[in-house]
Amino acid sequence: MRTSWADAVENVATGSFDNAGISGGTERQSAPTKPAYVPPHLRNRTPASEPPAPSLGGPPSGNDRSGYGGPTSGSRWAGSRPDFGRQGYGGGGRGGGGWGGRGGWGGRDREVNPFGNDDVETDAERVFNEQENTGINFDAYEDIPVETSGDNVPPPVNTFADIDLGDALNLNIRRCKYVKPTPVQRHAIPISLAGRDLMACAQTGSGKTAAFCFPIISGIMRGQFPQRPRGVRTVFPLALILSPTRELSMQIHEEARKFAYQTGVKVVVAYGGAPINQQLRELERGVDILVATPGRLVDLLERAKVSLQMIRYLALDEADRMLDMGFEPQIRKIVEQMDMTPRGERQTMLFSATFPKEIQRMASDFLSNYIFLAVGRVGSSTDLIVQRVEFVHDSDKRSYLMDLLHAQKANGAQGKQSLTLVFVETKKGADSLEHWLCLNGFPATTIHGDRTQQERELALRSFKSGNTPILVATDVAARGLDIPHVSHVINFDLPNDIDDYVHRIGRTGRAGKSGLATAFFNENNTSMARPLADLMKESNQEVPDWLTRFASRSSYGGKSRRGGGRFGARDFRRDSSYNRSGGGGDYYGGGSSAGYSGGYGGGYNPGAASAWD
Ligand SMILES: Nc1ncnc2c1ncn2[C@@H]1O[C@H](COP(=O)(O)OP(=O)(O)OP(=O)(O)O)[C@@H](O)[C@H]1O
Repeated sequence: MRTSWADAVENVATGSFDNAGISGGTERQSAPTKPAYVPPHLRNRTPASEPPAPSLGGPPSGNDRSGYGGPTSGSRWAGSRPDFGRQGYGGGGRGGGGWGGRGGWGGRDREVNPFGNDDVETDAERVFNEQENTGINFDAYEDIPVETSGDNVPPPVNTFADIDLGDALNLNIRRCKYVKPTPVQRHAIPISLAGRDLMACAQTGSGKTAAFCFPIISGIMRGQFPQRPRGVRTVFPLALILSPTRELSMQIHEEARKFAYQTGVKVVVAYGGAPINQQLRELERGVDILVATPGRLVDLLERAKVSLQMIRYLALDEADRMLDMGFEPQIRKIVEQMDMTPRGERQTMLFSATFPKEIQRMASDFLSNYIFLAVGRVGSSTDLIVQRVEFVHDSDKRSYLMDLLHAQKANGAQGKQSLTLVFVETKKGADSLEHWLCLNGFPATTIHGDRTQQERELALRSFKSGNTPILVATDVAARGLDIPHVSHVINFDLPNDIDDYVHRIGRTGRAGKSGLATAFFNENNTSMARPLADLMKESNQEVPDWLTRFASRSSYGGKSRRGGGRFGARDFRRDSSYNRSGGGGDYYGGGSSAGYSGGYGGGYNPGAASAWD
């Protein structure tokens, strides 16, 4: 049986903890003493050689992006500080020099502690100690198949201590209680730190956010960037992270702020539906990493409020969604038609749990000599999610749902610790089901594209807090959202695309927790029968006989975007058609997936040492 990386997290409770991740190296060091401010010209030296220096408490420079700790002269742009383009982050930087006497956040703006704890150092120590006692056992993840292709693939690491991310970032990793990197992090972080472009595919809930955030933050912390233009009301971020929904952008921003806390790297978010002026004010205070939805970013670019000419890192989360029909024109505009640093000069990282081949092909336009990484089969779901399919006619769906909810209630699976996410096809359907649930004594709320942003955020908060433990949603909530305690995902209406199903059910069974996914299937979903049965089989789920019969009758694919090949399971550059058509100019033919048996459903060959690790 294939094992998901998340399987072993279950073993937290068992105490079978391998503390290799925190033994030795930077992760084992004693609690940090408060470091002194590190002047930029000394930032590339080892911490031990860094002398203390006076704090940068100077007044804001007074220019349009002032306030982030310019030198005491008052002008952030004066002098030849190599990182001066970082819009005023005087302090921080590498080597843990993040919080001692920093001018930047200590001036007009104070960096809010995203961990919600004032006594952060004490807290960090406590967290670190807690981890030593209750750490996560990742050993059972070791047999998850990993495919990499591309030339000169940097080897994976086993612990965070194996990678030199910098003390300040390492401290935040411990604050986040991450003891050991997940498989996608083990592989993706060294690839990105080596400066390589990356197309990475890993299961939902497997830690992709950190996999792209850590190298970006670390790179900015220690990078030497040219001075950013001054005296204009345009901001010049160094990194751009794009995601398809507002809520996901907000979530990535929250995560990235935690990772970047006291590193001197400033993260700002911009998304639609919220007042643009507030976002502009935030941007003008300085930005290193901009997290954005495409629509709002295009708006900011057209108003010349943001320039992409200094971008060194570009990350597309849910990259396949970003490049499908809905978003592709906007993404092309942002990446190819504005002033974005060209590929090859920036580092581009694409992440998703699903990557249909035609999307991979399109994505390769944005990448240069990239490495393809697949942790688990592309588009697969984690084994931790128990998947059930019920045959339910449309007219019976509500009573079936009621049965499920009553059964849950009877089992005590309700409230804050046990949230239920119900996916429906239409916005109207969402409103009507929510109303009906409330009438029937099940507190519910809804999130979909017809609600105002305020209503959407309120709904999400109310769901997360358990005030309304049922959330009825359209696909706007299908991707990326990391909501603790979602124990049941119900596909009241199945999507038309198996990839959407994978993302929807992936809202449960995250980071080692188990989850349940129930789908209502009927004749209207015939095109989904085969991909669904295949996916379930692959994740070691019981496939009902009636679904197998539907599957054998239906032609493969339906509206699936997998391009006919079963689960588009690998780097599209390995396709003979790609090589024949001469489209492989960007592919250097290397690779470590020699175990590929080729052909339809060509599979993992765990026995081939060169293929998987
Ligand atoms: N090394 C780690 N140790 C423990 N927990 C981790 C680690 N890395 C990430 N996590 C946690 O795992 C959860 C899932 O991570 P994340 O949201 O990045 O998943 P994802 O792969 O992006 O999922 P999706 O495909 O649904 O977007 C988060 O709560 C995150 O804090």
